[in-house]
Amino acid sequence: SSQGDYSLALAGLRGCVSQGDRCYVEPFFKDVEREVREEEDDLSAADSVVNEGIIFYNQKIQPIDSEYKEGREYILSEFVKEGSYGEVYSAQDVNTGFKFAVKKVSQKRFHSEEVGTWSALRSPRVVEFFGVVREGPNVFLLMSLKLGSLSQLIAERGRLPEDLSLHYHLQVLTALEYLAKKRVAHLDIKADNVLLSEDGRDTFLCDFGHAERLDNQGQNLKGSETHMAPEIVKGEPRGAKADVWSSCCMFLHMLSGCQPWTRYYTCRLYLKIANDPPPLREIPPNCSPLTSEVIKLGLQKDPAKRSSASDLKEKTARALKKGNSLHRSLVLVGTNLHLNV
Ligand SMILES: Oc1ccc(F)cc1Nc1nc(-c2ccncc2)cs1
Repeated sequence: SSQGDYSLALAGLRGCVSQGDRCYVEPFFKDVEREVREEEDDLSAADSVVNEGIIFYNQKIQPIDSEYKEGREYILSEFVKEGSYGEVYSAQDVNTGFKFAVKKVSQKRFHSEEVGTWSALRSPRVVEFFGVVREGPNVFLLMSLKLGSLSQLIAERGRLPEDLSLHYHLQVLTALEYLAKKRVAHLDIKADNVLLSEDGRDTFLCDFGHAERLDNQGQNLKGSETHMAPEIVKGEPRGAKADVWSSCCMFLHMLSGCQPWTRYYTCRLYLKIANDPPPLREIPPNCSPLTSEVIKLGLQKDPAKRSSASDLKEKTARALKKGNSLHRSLVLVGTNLHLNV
């Protein structure tokens, strides 16, 4: 393929990949999902291990003779963290030395939605998806490696300054605005899935393991309990507004250092989230009125009354501007952002 478009870099590819705007590669991954399940019974196939996939980023990630095998073309190194449905490692391409992140998903838990939704997204606020390779009973998802996550920063700092929290919340709302335009719901917005740039100024949404396309109103429960929106726990149709609720739960997590509900309840939270008023009592008292207003609008229990990502983004930007002390916090986070990955 010519320079700049996404070439089908591995043998046996059936995905549709187009230049420019990324099409969904759903058809290919639905097959993989089915085939992997079929292969599950016949493990004798394991010795002639199937190796196929789609690599979007083949300047730095280079299959050799149309194969890209773990332990041969690329090496997994230290374990980074538990992602949704699989472990995340840092990895290096043997040929080019390029470092990236890999999530290894077992055959039982591969969700083609993670690739089908993510491969169609391209935004500075969404971590770049490099490709996916199936190797026998496992599927490996490749993405750009980031130093650390927002959850690590909150754990290290206890809580974040209000203006830095507003800055990160604004960036996540920008990502959600883009996802809503692409008709994708992430459904697991939380600090674990928001990665940071080296200087701590930029955030990147990752882990689309729970993501869904918005045109099909899936009913199965997804995402992390503390950040689940009322319509999700009640199994009602949900859309982009569920991500807005979760982003405000994450905003509370940044401001107070604790995930919402966890200081008041140790039991399963589904019923509390469905029946209790929104956790507005967890807004720190020293927050500015504009910041409190953003959280109140994002934690409306009725999704129809809840602000959209776009509306909430405008209000968040105003709250940030009014505070006008962001530069100090960014210098602070930049200098001592020594997250251990
Ligand atoms: O869904 C995925 C598909 C492919 C990946 F390589 C990773 C993930 N999921 C996550 N990755 C991280 C992470 C990555 C890199 N550095 C710190 C954290 C946190 S959740």
